[in-house]
Amino acid sequence: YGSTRPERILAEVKSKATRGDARSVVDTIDQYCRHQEWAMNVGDEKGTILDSIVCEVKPRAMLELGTYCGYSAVRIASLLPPNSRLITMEFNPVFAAIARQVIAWAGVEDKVVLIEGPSGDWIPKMKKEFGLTSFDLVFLDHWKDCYLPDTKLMEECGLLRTGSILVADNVICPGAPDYLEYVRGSPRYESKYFRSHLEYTRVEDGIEKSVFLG
Ligand SMILES: O=C(NC/C=C/[C@H]1O[C@@H](n2cnc3cncnc32)[C@H](O)[C@@H]1O)c1cc([N+](=O)[O-])cc(O)c1O
Ligand SMILES: [Mg+2]
Repeated sequence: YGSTRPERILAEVKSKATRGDARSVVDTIDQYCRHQEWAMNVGDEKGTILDSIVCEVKPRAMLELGTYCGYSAVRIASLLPPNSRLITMEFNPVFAAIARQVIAWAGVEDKVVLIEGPSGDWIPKMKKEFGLTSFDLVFLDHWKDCYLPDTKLMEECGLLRTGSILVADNVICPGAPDYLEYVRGSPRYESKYFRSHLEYTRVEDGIEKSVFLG
């Protein structure tokens, strides 16, 4: 029977990455996806941009939309200060099951809460369910046509405060044109584009960092 790509990525992590070492999990996935089989992880090049923003913001409460195999959840969690928490949402149960194992192998499970379900359903429940006031940092990396509706939903649900930062992957490739137009055109955001490349390729892509001004 054929395994899925996420299953092959997990197998690679279990056979090559050092248990409890988040960096080695990140590097193992990057090596595999660069040389064996492409996968839609934010990757090493854009990952460095994401790292610098996480280190700058030092978020106490961070949200990720679109866990996939858990690559960016591990990457982010390895940089979080003590008693900070990454909540990551994934609605595909197969991907969520793989991501849980990747996160556990990396030894960051105490910093990551993986919610299995659609962001549209869960965003309105976040405050109550997690006793949250707002997110300091949000990483958008799920379906590109969900970036804008979910951003508006987070605004409506009061999950963004003055200074909250949105970081969006793939604003060029595959692209999120309606989201880009919104954050760049709205007086409620200060937006900045970090030019890079689509993971593991020479294709142009980039990350958009947008500060919510309230
Ligand atoms: O399509 C891309 N990403 C979509 C990512 C989707 C992931 O987020 C989950 N999801 C979706 N809506 C959700 C709502 N709620 C929860 N999980 C959700 C999906 O189950 C999947 O695990 C992509 C594509 C390329 N590419 O080159 O083609 C490159 C990239 O870096 C990408 O991120
Ligand atoms: Mg992406």
